[in-house]
Amino acid sequence: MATVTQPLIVNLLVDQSLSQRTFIFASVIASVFVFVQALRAFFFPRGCIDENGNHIPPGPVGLPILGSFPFLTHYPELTLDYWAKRFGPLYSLWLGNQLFVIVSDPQIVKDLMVVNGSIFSSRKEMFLKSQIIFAGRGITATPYNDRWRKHRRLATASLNARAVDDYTHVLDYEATVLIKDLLEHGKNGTLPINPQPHAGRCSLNNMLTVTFGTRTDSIEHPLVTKALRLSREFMNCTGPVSNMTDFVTFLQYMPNYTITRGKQLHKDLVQTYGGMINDIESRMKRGEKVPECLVTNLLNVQEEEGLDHLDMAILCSAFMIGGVETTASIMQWFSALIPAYPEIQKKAQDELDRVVGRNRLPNVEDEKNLPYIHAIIKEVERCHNPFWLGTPHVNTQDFTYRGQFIPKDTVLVLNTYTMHHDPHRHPEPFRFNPDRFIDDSTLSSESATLANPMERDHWMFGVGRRICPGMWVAEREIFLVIARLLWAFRMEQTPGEPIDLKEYDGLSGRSPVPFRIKMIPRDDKIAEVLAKC
Ligand code: HEM
Repeated sequence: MATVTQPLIVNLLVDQSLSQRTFIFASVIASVFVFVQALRAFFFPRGCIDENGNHIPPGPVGLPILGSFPFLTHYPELTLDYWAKRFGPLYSLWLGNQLFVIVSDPQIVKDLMVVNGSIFSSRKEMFLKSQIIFAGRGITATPYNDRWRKHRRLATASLNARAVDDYTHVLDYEATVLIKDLLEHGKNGTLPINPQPHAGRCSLNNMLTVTFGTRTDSIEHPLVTKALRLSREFMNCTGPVSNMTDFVTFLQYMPNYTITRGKQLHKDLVQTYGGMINDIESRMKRGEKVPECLVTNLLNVQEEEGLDHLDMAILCSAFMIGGVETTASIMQWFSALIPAYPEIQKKAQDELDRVVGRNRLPNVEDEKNLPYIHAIIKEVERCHNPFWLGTPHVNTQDFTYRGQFIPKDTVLVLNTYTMHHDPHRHPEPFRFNPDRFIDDSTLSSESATLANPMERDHWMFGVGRRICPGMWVAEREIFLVIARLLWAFRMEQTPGEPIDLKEYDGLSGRSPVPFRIKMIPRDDKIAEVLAKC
């Protein structure tokens, strides 16, 4: 029993169980923190001068403690776009105690993230994404250090242009399987169909083959549901501005649902993908022949590279997360958009019939001769980037750019929404118009290296030293699927079911809300050609 001389807090702590005591203690600390922050915000409102008197880029003032967080919870890209118009192409905002700089102009992006790539290529070790879910491993969330360099080198070995050439037959096969699936599930065009899960399985199978040398044989395979659920959960937990726990330190010490979800996701990823690694390792030890894949490569160099099991499980998870929802999302956006544009379909199909004919499926060698298909893909990617805010970079040194001070450890967001809708670069930016890319024969991976950043097609794959290493496989996969969909089907809206082009309000990855379309085989040749594949 506590004595009357003890302060109230001690009385409370003595009478409670350990977890209650932890909670009360955390609440008291939190209240003190909130009070101090409120005082600080009152006396030193956040503006365009930091606490040391440096001129940081201008931006919204935000609320005490939370900063601009309450304005960024739904479709944050729209708010960031609105502020870009108000504060200019380089502006700042605060989320909790973290300074963000939002970059919305291609030249500034190049000056900072490419020319000064040695400074602007790190990542913030976000509490939820980096520390809880990825446990400080992997490639996506790792700061710019030797661990990242090693993981990037290992990932690139499976994803660079030459590696992709070696497994293009896999991408080709999965694109054909997708067409067959859609034909079968849509009962030869007589039933409306939602192509989204089929596109999801196609992307999943590609990444399963690249990573684990395996695939699923139907949409009902349990791994399809599981893997797609894990990627979706990751997207929902980890958008760049999506959860306050990352930026308000005291929340990290309080029991909350976000942390529970993050821990569960970490466990699920390690169980699922770590379990698949164990399985491959056992098979290799038994002397079984295992198809060459990321995991066999990692196991072969495990000792020499000093990789532990968690390193490998998280690197594989990064492949399964980064490489599935993303490419699937572009295929899904294409399928949601195209039924509304019969004239674009017709023009694309005329091009395909002229270049490929009706006796075979289009393949990767045809791409250079199909400028209109190429332009459609770029335009889908411009209009519906799955990651409007990309994965933010962090600078490892103080930097002054055009008189604006960007302190070390600032989080830099590539504002692709504003850049993709810049009317000077893309006139009538809200119109779906593939013709705007008709003279652009570059692959997006090539366009990313153009000297003039104003000429870059789009910013979907990010920029600089952290640019997406999966862009070669992604581009090839997307081309094969979209070219074949156009070659095989006339895609129409289902009568009475208008397609809602609203983006799914995921916190990070964006895909269309569910829809159904009719995928009508263009002629009898399709079944004949598919039967031979
Ligand atoms: C349409 C498809 C894809 C899109 C839109 C996309 C987008 C992105 C973006 C925006 C980044 C951050 C770049 C930056 O920091 O500037 C990124 C990084 C990454 N992507 Fe992709 N990606 C796609 C496909 C893939 C595929 C197929 C893989 C295959 C494994 C992949 C693996 C990765 C990895 C490992 C990183 C982290 C790179 C690093 O931090 O060094 N992505 N991706």
